Amino acid sequence: MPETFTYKFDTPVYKGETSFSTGLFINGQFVDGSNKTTIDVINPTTGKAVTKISEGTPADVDIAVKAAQDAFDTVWGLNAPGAKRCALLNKLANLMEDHFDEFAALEALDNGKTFSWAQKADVPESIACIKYYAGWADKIRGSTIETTEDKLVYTRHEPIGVVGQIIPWNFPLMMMAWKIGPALATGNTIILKPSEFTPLTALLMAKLINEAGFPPGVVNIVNGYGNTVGQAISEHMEIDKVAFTGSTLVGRKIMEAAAKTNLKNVTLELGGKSPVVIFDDCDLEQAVAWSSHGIFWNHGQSCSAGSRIFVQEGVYDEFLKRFTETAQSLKVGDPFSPDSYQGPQVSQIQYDRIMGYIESGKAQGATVHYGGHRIGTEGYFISPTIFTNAEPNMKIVQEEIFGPVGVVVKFKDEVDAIQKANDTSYGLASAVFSQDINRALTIAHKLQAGTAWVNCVQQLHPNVPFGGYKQSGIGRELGEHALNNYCNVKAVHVNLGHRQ
Ligand SMILES: NC(=O)C1=CN([C@@H]2O[C@H](COP(=O)(O)OP(=O)(O)OC[C@H]3O[C@@H](n4cnc5c(N)ncnc54)[C@H](O)[C@@H]3O)[C@@H](O)[C@H]2O)C=CC1
Ligand code: BAL
Repeated sequence: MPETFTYKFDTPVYKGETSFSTGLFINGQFVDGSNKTTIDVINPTTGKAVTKISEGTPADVDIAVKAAQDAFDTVWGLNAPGAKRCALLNKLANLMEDHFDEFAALEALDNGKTFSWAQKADVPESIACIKYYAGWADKIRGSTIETTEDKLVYTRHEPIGVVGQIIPWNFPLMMMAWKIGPALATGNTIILKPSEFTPLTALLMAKLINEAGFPPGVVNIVNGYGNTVGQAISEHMEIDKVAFTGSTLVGRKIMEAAAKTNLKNVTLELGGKSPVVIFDDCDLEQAVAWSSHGIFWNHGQSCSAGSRIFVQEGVYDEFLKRFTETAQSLKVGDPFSPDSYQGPQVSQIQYDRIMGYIESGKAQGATVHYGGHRIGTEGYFISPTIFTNAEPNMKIVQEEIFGPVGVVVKFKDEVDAIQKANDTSYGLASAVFSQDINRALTIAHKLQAGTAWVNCVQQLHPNVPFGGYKQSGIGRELGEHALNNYCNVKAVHVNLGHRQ
């Protein structure tokens, strides 16, 4: 039997208790992994383990797929009317609301993000996402298509079946909501693998999924590592679709695994190196505030972080001065402290990776204008960091750092700005700051990215599609678009009298 994780939070911002099983969640039951091994869950604030979770294996993926297929064939899929799927999703959202602060506290403990930002963003946006897709569950529809008078043709949007979902550690609850919301609304059953670094909120969700009354097998959660459980999902012959959020490197592996096995449908939400373009005619105070949020929010661990900041010559010096002052003012510390803006990076691996990028920037000749160092002696804290004097071919300009590290670069005019901003293999998000709406929209349209923010950064909404151009991904999450990721479209031709 897997252990129960019980934890008392006694912090300045939250006092309360949480309790849930640390097992795999298969067919509505919490179970040990087939090898009976476990994975330590590390608190990034201290670097110490807070609990262990059961480790899944490819054999456990097989068991979960069987449960998901049985549920799809009997109680879910075409057997569960939209109104039922809607009611269950709404029930789940209500239960999430009942556990609102507990979710925020778990994210802070497990990921290191601040409790206050988890309260402001992760938890409410996850609940909003589940509610949004609850609203779609009874509105999935095809259309009739005009052909000839002796034929009736219509389409049906049918669930794909058993879908695999592999999620990362930067927004553990939110990425789960983005994945399960549209998949359940359209009637699919799920095998979800949380990140091995941040499994706790997914396990609390499992408990609530049972409480909400979802039939066993509709949602299955197999904890584990990427190269075992993640790979088994990508290669599985009975999984017809896989949705992934994470690195471009792993995105490629998943596509390759799908191509080599059953050609499963693949959607990918991958990395980014998003440009923020600031013109002389911007509202400078706002441009500074948003740019700071764009790169330093969530400790820079966001695929849409505005990590390349291009500033026009006339305002460059003043922008850099104010941007640096803002970075200096950000309190880095305990995620449960009421005034912390930034907590630790998620893991030792991420800490080392980010510090490696900072060293490479220095070695390649860029200037650390601010920060660039560790904070404290325990946990994985890194100072907000600003690089200047960076050249386009440097690693810190080209590669996703996924940490609180921004590069500020000067540009001359619109042509120069667009050339520099689009000089990347990524294309997830972008932003432009100008008080001239014609200029702002012209630039927004020329930026090669799935999202263009005008006079803001890092805005996400469940109703609005999100996804990448170029090597930032395939497909769109959120909004009505995400429903298409989880439906097969069937065309039905009905003969009304046409004779051979
Ligand atoms: N787009 C995004 O939101 C994210 C991007 N990243 C990027 O990836 C970099 C590395 O972070 P990682 O944690 O190593 O990301 P990752 O891409 O390795 O991990 C994301 C998920 O994929 C799983 N995974 C790993 N290898 C797999 C495989 N062979 N087959 C199937 N699933 C697999 C992991 O277990 C995790 O659940 C970050 O520095 C950042 O640049 C990381 C997390 C989220
Ligand atoms: N990957 C989802 C949103 C973000 O990282 O910005």
